[in-house]
Amino acid sequence: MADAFLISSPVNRDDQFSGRWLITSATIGVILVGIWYFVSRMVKGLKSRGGATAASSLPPGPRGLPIVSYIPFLMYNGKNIPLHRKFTHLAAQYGPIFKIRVGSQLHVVVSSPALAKQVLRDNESAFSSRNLPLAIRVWTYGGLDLSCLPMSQDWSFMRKVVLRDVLSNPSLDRCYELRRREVVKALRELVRSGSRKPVGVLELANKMVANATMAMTWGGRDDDGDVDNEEARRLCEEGMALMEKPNVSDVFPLLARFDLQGIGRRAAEVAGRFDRIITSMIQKRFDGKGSLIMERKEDGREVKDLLQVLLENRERSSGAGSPLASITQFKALLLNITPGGTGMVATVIEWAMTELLRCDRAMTNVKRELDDVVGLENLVEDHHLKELKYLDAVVKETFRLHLTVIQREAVQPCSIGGYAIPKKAKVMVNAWAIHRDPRLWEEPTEFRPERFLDSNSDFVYIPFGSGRRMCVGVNLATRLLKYVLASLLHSFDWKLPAGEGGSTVDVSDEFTLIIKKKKPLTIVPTPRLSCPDLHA
Ligand code: HEM
Repeated sequence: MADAFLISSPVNRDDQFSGRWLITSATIGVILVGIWYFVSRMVKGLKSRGGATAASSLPPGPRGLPIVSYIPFLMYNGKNIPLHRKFTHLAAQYGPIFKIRVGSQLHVVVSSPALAKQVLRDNESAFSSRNLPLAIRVWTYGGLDLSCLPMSQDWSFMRKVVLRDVLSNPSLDRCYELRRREVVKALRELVRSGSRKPVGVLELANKMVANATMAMTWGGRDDDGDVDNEEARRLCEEGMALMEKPNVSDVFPLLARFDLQGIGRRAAEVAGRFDRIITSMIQKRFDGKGSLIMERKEDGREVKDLLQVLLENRERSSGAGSPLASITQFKALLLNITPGGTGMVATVIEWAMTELLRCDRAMTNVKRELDDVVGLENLVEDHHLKELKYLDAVVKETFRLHLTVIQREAVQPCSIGGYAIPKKAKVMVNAWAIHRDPRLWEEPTEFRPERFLDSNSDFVYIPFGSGRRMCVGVNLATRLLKYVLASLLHSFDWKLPAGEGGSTVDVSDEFTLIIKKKKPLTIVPTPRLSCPDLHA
């Protein structure tokens, strides 16, 4: 009865309708909230696992200003903090993956081994390109060298030629005599210039490494005196300085055609002069002038420079559609060897000397090892390097502390750490931060070569990058670096100028293309070998 009454009453019918409506809405609401909760949990789970989903949100990051984006905060950040340190501070705030806008470009910075692996290895095809400064592209005939070319058949062919033939261990053995001559010549000049005079370590190392590299590259002919190596070295240094300069054209590509700072024009001038040097050298080889020094006088071992190796390879493969058939492409590849890593190797030598001067224990250990393995009556030779385990650890520890930010560009959209990385984004792996992360390294800011005597750390340690675009110069760089550093440490005792103590050595740094010492290291050498005539 009561029910019939309720049904027949219009007022009660409305009440009943609104009651049902409420129940239905509440049910739909609960279902929607449930779906939202389920989906958000799922996305969160995938993000935390770093799953490669089709993520839709960009990484977090600081906001910039209209048009000028984040540039003012990077350039004028109050304390003039260099870029690699600024990135490390931002990672502490936003996490191991964050984004910033620099001009019209999106930059994504990653600072953990897991994310570095996702960029450099797991998704290496997506991050296979580099967006390098305009001055580098000008210097490399419009981006024809190995570091600029996108991953392609030509790139893969040339990389194989370099790794298998040109910079392989047997090839570096064959040009040892050429680099040795330059290193011994520099040591001799230093002995003759008299001790107790302060020497700029970077300048000295640059000269030794550049002369040794040029000798290895094209010094294997008896008419190599025709080539003005001093001019070639100066041009490489000028070229490097232009590549390191911040350029508006790089951050606002639309303005590139105006070349507002004139960097492109100056790079073209310097590259043009350097091109004339290498063209004339290659021409001489084609003309067959001068004879190749094919034997070491002392033991009859074969000597062959890298240009010769490259030319022989070109001749062998020219019928097979080799990209090296193009003389411009050939010269671009030659550039990878010549100025390629010279500056980088010299910079690491300066950092190693700096750290050794600040750490008596490491300096004593490295000298003791040199005395045991090489002896005071001998000069360091290439064959000693394998036995110099502590020196090897010193070099590795220097790489750990003072390198580097690895740059790649996304050639297709991808997801990293659960975030969307759009095509054309510039992705930077802050290896400097990974190499100093207290969760990965004990006493991370301490110079302790001993940590490398018995350890092997995969993505925790990446001074030469990783994957198919990893540095092709690893062999040459490490052999030359150890040879020059060991020779300097073995032939001389190095002291700070009067009044300066080890703990006062300045270690402030700056970010250019590489991480450099802000204040050059100047120290005083004293010859220490029992017979200084060894350098004669
Ligand atoms: C201390 C010395 C050096 C260091 C620390 C160093 C480091 C690096 C790094 C981090 C990369 C990027 C790798 C990546 O993207 O995963 C690279 C690429 C490269 N390096 Fe080095 N490098 C050094 C010396 C050299 C030398 C001496 C040469 C030449 C003989 C050289 C030639 C190259 C080339 C051609 C590439 C580009 C490879 C490609 O994209 O396929 N490097 N290097």
